[in-house]
Amino acid sequence: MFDQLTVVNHPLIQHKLGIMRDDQTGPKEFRELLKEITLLLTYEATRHIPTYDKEIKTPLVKMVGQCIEDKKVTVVPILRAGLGMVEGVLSLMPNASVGYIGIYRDPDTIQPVEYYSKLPSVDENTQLFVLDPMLATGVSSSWALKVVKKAGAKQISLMCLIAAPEGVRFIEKNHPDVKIFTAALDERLNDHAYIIPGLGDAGDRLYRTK
Ligand SMILES: O=P(O)(O)OC[C@H]1O[C@H](OP(=O)(O)OP(=O)(O)O)[C@H](O)[C@@H]1O
Ligand SMILES: O=c1cc[nH]c(=O)[nH]1
Ligand SMILES: [Mg+2]
Repeated sequence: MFDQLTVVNHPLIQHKLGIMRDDQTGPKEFRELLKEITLLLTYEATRHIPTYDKEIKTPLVKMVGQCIEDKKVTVVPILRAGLGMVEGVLSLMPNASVGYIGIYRDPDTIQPVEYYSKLPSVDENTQLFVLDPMLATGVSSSWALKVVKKAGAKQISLMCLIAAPEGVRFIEKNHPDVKIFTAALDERLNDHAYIIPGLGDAGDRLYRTK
């Protein structure tokens, strides 16, 4: 149905996501689960990144092992909710660089408002991952993708937890070169552009701001 989308439909991920969706789940567990699911998503989202050969010596013989250049990996969480995904990626690629883009969605206009941006230097060889748990209309992620492209990134993936079809369509139309990885593709958006069934406002649930 969508060319650029991978739904990482693993039982462990679906189990953990179900707990996150439950409105009785508190912020501590919500944060832990977001980190754990992100780690599992990262496994799939990094399948395409290049490796290089390195000669190593086991206790018995020499052999050629495979390494990734995680120093060429940059993760860019969209504040605030994307922050909850950073540790999950870094636990697998500890040398990745981290940049930040602060965007909130104006509740009346549903348009993105950028309030912060600090990126490390990136170029066409950087493997860049934009992180945001919620892909609703797609306007926030699309804005962030424009920012990282302007900074020079060319190999870009978007990692999210829950995507709405409307958001995936928007990203595929505006950024057909970007791969999207999500734990779930939900049904639709409601009249306030919230994902149904979704999990509510990810930022508020992470940081108990409502
Ligand atoms: O796809 P969209 O329609 O743009 O909606 C998704 C955006 O909305 C949420 O952020 P929010 O504006 O709630 O900011 P926050 O992370 O600070 O809570 C979410 O984390 C995404 O960034
Ligand atoms: O469902 C939604 C939509 C936008 N932002 C969220 O945090 N949740
Ligand atoms: Mg929010």
